[in-house]
Amino acid sequence: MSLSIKICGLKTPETIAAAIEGGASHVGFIFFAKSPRYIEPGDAGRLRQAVGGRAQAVAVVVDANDAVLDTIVSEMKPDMLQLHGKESPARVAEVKQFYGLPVMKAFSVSEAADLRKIEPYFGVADRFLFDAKPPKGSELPGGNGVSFDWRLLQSLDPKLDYLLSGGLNAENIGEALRLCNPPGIDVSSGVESAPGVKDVGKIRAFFRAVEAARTGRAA
Ligand SMILES: O=C(O)c1ccccc1NCC(=O)[C@H](O)[C@H](O)COP(=O)(O)O
Repeated sequence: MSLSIKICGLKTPETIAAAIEGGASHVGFIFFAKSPRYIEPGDAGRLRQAVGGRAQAVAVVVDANDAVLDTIVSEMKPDMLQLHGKESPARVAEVKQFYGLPVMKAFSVSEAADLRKIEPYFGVADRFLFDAKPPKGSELPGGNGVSFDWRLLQSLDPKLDYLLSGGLNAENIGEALRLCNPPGIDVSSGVESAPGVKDVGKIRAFFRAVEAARTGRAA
């Protein structure tokens, strides 16, 4: 089965090119004002055009209202929406129906009980994304570069479509894939040289590490 790979928080043509050349299935754009990865919808729209159909362009939002979503959808034209806040199942259904776009719902995980919170979203969200809980004091619901215990995902239905996220990087992705064999993975700060600054070399190293883990060859 092919592994979905999302590189999130992209802001430049060079790093988008590195993500696509490496084999990213998804590229993510962050619309959360406090994030160092924040991008204006119009800028994301221009970058998204350069992506063409080579990867799915994902708009990441946090409890966004209709006006914010209208602007993002009309200016960026995403292929998918990632709802990374406390959006209810009803809100996910409403957004999905109104924009006619697939929705990935993010959940923060630190214990087994957190995984049961996805149940009301079955049949509503198209995919799930499991991220770590933000560290105390962080203003960001995602992009914190912290991991959770990946073994928690071993109890999930093998047919569940999700991305493993949170603190992944070229050094630990092999272990993450081995431990929970996820259908998809997502990385942001693990391929950065500073908060919000993606690094082409780190993006390439991440893909090499994924390939090495999947083929058993050295990275
Ligand atoms: O990345 C952000 O700054 C961000 C801000 C607000 C909501 C979500 C955000 N990121 C969402 C993602 O999908 C990240 O890739 C995910 O949280 C993993 O980040 P990291 O642990 O840095 O790899």
